[in-house]
Amino acid sequence: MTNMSHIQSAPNRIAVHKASAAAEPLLEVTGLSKSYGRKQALQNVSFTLKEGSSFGFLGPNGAGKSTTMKILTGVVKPDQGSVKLFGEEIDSNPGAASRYIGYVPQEITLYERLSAWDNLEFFGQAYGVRGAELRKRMKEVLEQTGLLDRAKEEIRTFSGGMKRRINIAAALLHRPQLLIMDEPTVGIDPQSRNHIFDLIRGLNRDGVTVIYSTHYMEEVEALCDEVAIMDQGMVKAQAPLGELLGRYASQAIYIEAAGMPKPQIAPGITSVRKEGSGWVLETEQAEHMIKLLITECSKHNWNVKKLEVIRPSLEDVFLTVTGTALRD
Ligand SMILES: Nc1ncnc2c1ncn2[C@@H]1O[C@H](COP(=O)(O)OP(=O)(O)OP(=O)(O)O)[C@@H](O)[C@H]1O
Repeated sequence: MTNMSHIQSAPNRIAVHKASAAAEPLLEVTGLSKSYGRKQALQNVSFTLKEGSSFGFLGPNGAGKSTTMKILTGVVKPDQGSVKLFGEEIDSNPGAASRYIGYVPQEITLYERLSAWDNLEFFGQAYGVRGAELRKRMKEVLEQTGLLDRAKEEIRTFSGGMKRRINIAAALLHRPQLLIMDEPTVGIDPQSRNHIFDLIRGLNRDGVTVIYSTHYMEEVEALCDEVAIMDQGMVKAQAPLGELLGRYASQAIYIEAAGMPKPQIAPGITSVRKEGSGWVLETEQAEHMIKLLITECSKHNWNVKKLEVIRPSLEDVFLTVTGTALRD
């Protein structure tokens, strides 16, 4: 029954020792490999997740993000490797982790002919939330997702974005400490996207750790403090966002000036390339270079039309780390 995948996805409970949380990473993933027939979806995937972080899993379609998320939530078994939650192997205790993990799969898993309220009641009970606590949580998650006023309406009358928000609400009923979301904004309206972003930021502020899988770089830049870059079944890099930008992408200056010839590579400039009617100069000393360029332009009477600093972006990081642009 496909609608059950929320529940099937979450491993059963294990005794997770919260006391060890300070010493252990929340999640430690080591050497995951997975093949579907001859297709190797994952090759030796490893990463760690700190409690309280907002972790972006960035990669193109087919990179292996969903397979990784499904392994973390117990839907798919890896061929090799381990997943530890607070230092404890999830696999060794098949009861586990559902208390800690909320999973929002890529596919919408709701009953179309039931109301939002009835869907939430169903999923809440399946997660073991009951009675007055369940009713309280249903109201809270409907408020959090901005859909309290639509609670009694059937899901089939909802837009794709609203369905997605109810899907997220269902994964929150049991107050998970780790929320895993697999491409939650694909194909939805901007209003729902904003609701989802606000929700994630709010949850994160309240201490919920979030894993957010996406192929949209701007979403990772807007939401995440830690990033894993995934391509062709491998994690190519993992670091805090600022560190990745500093390590794999350099600052640059764009200059467009009438009469200006190609700038020479000089100390402080690592590369020069043509872009449109101007030049892009990669440099670690943007301020200093801007002053030099202004002096040179005024000395030679090159009329400056545009001069700006280009911030390093995840796009540059992705290109450096994988050798390809992030394609849709
Ligand atoms: N059940 C399956 N059977 C066969 N191949 C699969 C299966 N699930 C995934 N794959 C393949 O494994 C690779 C990784 O897929 P996965 O869904 O994990 O990637 P993804 O990064 O989540 O991409 P997408 O956003 O398209 O889901 C792809 O080549 C995909 O076609």
